[in-house]
Amino acid sequence: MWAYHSIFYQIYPIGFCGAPVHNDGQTVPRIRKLLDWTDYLSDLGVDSILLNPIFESDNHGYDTRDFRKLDCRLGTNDDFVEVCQALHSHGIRVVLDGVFNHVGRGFWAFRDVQEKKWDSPYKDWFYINFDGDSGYHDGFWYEGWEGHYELVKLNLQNPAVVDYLLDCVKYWIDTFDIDGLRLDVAYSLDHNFMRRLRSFVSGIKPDFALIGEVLFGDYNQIVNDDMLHSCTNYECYKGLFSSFNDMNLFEIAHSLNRQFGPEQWCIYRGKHLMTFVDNHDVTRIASILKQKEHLYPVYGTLMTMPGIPCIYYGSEWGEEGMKAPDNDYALRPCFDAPKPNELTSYIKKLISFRQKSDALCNGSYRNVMITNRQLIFERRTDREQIFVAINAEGTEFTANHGELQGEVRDLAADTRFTMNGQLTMKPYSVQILVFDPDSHPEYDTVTQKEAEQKGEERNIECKTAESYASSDCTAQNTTLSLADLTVVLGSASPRRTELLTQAGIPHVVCPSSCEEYITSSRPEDVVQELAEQKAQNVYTDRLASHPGEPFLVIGSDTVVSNNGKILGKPSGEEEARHMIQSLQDHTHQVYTGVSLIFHDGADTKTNTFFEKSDVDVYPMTNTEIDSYLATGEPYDKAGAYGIQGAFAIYVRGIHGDYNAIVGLPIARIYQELKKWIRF
Ligand SMILES: Cc1cn([C@H]2C[C@H](O)[C@@H](COP(=O)(O)OP(=O)(O)OP(=O)(O)O)O2)c(=O)[nH]c1=O
Repeated sequence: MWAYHSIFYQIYPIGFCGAPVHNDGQTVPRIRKLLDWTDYLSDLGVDSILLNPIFESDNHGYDTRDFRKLDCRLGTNDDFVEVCQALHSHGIRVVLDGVFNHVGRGFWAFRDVQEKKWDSPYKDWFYINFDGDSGYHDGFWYEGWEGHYELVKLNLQNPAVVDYLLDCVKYWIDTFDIDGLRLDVAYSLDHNFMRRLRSFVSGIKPDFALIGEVLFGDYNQIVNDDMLHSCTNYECYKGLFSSFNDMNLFEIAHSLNRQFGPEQWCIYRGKHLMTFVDNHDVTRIASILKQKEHLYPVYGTLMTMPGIPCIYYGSEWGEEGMKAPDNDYALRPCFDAPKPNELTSYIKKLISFRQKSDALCNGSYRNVMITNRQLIFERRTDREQIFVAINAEGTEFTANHGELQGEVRDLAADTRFTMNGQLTMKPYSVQILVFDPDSHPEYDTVTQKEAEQKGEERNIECKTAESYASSDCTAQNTTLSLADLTVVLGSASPRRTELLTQAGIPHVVCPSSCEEYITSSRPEDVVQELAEQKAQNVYTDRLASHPGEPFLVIGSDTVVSNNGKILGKPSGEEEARHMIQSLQDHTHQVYTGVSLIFHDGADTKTNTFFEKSDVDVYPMTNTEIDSYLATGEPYDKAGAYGIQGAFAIYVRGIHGDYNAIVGLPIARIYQELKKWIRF
């Protein structure tokens, strides 16, 4: 389906063309204004246009009078034929807003009922009760859409209505050669109607796209092989802006993982939902964001996450517009001409990258590293692997993560470098890092052209990246010594405190208060994810309470992995007994993740890693298990045992770091810290 690889541009024509908000009956060919915008749209790189209602209506377009006629405020059908031809000749497909749930009071069939009442052949096209009366005193009651009586609900269970609407759709395809429909309030539409529509349009134009307007709920109910190809992803719309406003990228990372993540349970894997940062119904992104600088990373995220991105006209140059309580006029303005600026150029670049990228259009989604203010995710197909690195913070950030390895090409900066476990992220930035860059010549034309324009600037960036990649990350040049900063242990575990003390690292204990949640199932990912969550939570609090002061946060988490099952702390005696029974007489693994966050008073660096140890346990009798349970040791420990306590007599051997099993790989921590701090 072409729409899955497309980038949409959405226009609300009545507003865009400056038409009166109430139908004045005057025919003015305002829709021809689109002819003046086609060059701009094709230069921007969008390849589909979504037009909100254009058919003859009472007022705003969602109150249709005539499904076969262009609204006179916009011109004639012939004008629109020309517009569609021009758009098609620029390689831009046309998708129209199909409003099938309800019509306006001026709809011809409803007027017939108003006139002839029960004698009208159209009385069953609506939900009418001749025993009542409407607020408009029609002499009968009818169902309005969600209590809006200017919108008359259509009876989509009446075959005559369905036949009529399908016939109209055929007329639009035959006359204007339209390429798809956005189904208004698809969540309210009769499912059988959507099934009929899908098989009908597939029969006359096999690649005709159907995209539903859906707010929340289970999108699978209507996005499936029998109904719609796609629907609006309001869940991620909300996640996007609120993640940046709350400086909590966990929100969008969680939504994206829930929808498209690697696990079988992730709900929309393989689906292409329409993604957006605003539209004709909601406050514009430039008005809803608390920090304008976030416009860049917000669009960077939109253009790299799974879905079909849709840009709302004017927002590509940061136009503002607040939703009013009683009307949407401010969201639907008229612009004399496009007003492209730096943001527009940035979006144009993103569009170009996305269109060339198999991974960004079709790839799987996986969270690699999440902090409150940074997110690195992977998009991947058999042909291409990309890491997208987002920094929502206004300061540079150095991410440290075991997966940040290998040669990559940063598409936006047009640089190549080798990652050695680290990545420097500029303030408010999104980096699109393509692995194995030599096998992706598709990006060469853009980068070559841009390289010529950028000249010196590019050289500087390349040098920075190269010197960064080859630099020896030891602390020789740093000025901070351990004594200059406060070490904050973000853990309530007494063993971790003991181990730090044993290593001669003075510290304060400040356990994290965040709710822990897991998005992965591999033990090494789980412990790193939880360690990061704990460390980030403590870091955020410390930064706020001790501004400008240097400090280091240590977050950690330990789990036991036994035959593929992750064991945390037991919830009670029964679970503890089960755990120990399952561990006796064989080898299991203990994983401890550590997240270090170092703030030198100005900049922040993180480093997250894990250690894995094998622990082999002797066979245990039930009496031995009972007597170990009676020690009370198991209840605050992962896997229900403490190697450092009474359980020691059952441990046949270990392979790995003993201290990591107890809760903190202190030797590795020291080695990592030496890169940042003088001891
Ligand atoms: C396997 C094993 C775990 N443990 C402990 C280490 C951890 O303290 C605990 C695992 O739980 P964690 O959730 O890692 O840590 P915690 O709850 O004690 O502290 P916080 O969440 O505040 O960081 O199990 C041992 O003490 N000995 C062992 O042999």
